[in-house]
Order: sequence, then structure tokens, then C-alpha cells
Amino acid sequence: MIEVNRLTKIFPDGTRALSDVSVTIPDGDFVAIIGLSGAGKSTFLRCLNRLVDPTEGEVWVNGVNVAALKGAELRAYRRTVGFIFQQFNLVTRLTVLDNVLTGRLGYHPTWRGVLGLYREQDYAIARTYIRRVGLADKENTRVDQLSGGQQQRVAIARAMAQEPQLILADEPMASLDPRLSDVILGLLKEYNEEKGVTVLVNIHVLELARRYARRILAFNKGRLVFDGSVEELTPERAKEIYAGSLEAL
Ligand SMILES: Nc1ncnc2c1ncn2[C@@H]1O[C@H](COP(=O)(O)OP(=O)(O)OP(=O)(O)O)[C@@H](O)[C@H]1O
Repeated sequence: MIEVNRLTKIFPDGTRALSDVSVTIPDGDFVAIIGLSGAGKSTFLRCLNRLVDPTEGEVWVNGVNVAALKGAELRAYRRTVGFIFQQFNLVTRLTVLDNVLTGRLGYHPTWRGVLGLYREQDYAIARTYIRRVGLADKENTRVDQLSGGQQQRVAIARAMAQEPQLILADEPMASLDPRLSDVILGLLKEYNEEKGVTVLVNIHVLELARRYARRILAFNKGRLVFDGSVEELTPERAKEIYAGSLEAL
């Protein structure tokens, strides 16, 4: 379970990205986070795995006080959270298999990872997820030879190979052809349903959020302005969330 209590983030330049956000997310949920550009969606996700340090408030994930973690404990926690970035964040000169294997690093002492000494079991797990995202024939291809959509699928396989307790995806379709959105969200949804792993995904296209999520959180100027089921997000509520921008609707 994720419990966020009165989370506030003020960046050093004074920008208030999150204001007093409190929310509880039960295990196994598939949550879409929506809102205009600059609303705080990315900052919220990043506070959950401490890519951003909260200014105030608490973030609890399965009983761990994430905001208080330091050093080795923080690194250990991060390994249990799969994070999927808009820009993939892969090592592009390495192969698909090598990238997905890095998802297994958290299960070994650092020296084994540095030397690339993975176990048979790691290879089996990595290959399972490479197959799952439909890239079995590209296993030994360097990532820089792949299309954007394929690269994002590698990033998803890497996150799954972590066998995480939580997957956070920050606009994973934003730099891809819109037609690929269904592929990316479909993979995350399928994984969520099969493994029961909680998935939080930032989606700026409302229609996609409605189609895939069970629950929707909406941010506006750093505040959580909606928290409810897809059915509860009526057109009137959506208009309030996107006030001033019809483009998103
Ligand atoms: N490192 C930073 N330093 C200062 N301000 C920041 C930093 N990162 C984000 N911000 C600001 O915090 C606010 C929230 O940004 P955030 O990226 O969380 O929004 P978002 O809803 O994810 O928007 P987008 O979809 O455009 O990424 C914005 O005003 C943004 O400019």
C-alpha cells in the first residue's frame, strides 16, 4: 500500500510543485495521473522513488518511510521500484538483453553486476520479459538500432525483470507515435492484472487514462484536485481539471 501524507515539494528556485498532497493507494491498483503540463505529475511520481526529495510530508510504501531513506537503504528501496521514463533511459550501446539484465542488478552484490556476472536464473527472467514485450528476435541487437517504440518496450521489460513491488511510468508514450500508446499501456495493464503489482502512470491524454486506469488522480497547480474511479470523472469534473486548456479534452 502507498500512503502519502501532506506531501509538499518546493524546488530551490521557489517553485511549489506539490502542495499538501495526501492519498492512499491499495496494492494492485492501476492508477492514471492526469493534469495539465506543469501540474506536478512528474514530481509526484519522482517523490515516490526519491528521484525528488520531498520538502515536507511523508511517503510510505508497504510500511517503508521512503522520505527518510538514506544511502544503502535508499538504493535497496529503489531496486524494488520499476521506473519507466519518457525518454527510455537505456544504455543505447548495449544489447536488449544486457539492458534488461540490468533490472536484475539489485539482486546481486555490486561487484557481480560490474563484472556482468549474472546467474542463469537472471538470464531466464530477462528473456521471459523480452519475449513478453515482443522482442525475442531482437535480444542481441544494440538498443540504438531500435525504434522508439521498441526501446520503450525494452525499458518496460527491464522494469519487469526487476520483479518490482511497484511500477511508476512517467508519460511513457509521450515521445512515441500516438498509435503506440495502446501497446505500451496494454503491456503495463496486462502485467498489473497478472502479477497484482501496483502501476502508477502519468498520462496527459484523458481518453487513454479512462480506457486503461481503474482509478484517476488529477493534479492542478500542485494540488490533488480529483481522486476517484473512472466513472466518477464526469465531463464536468474533467473540465475543471483542465480549466483553460481544451486541447487535452
Ligand atoms: N528541478 C526543478 N526545479 C525547479 N522547478 C521544477 C523542477 N522540476 C519541475 N519543476 C516545476 O515544478 C512544476 C511541476 O512540474 P512537473 O514536471 O512535476 O509537472 P508535470 O505535471 O509532470 O508536467 P509535464 O507533463 O509538463 O512534465 C512545474 O512548474 C515545473 O516547472
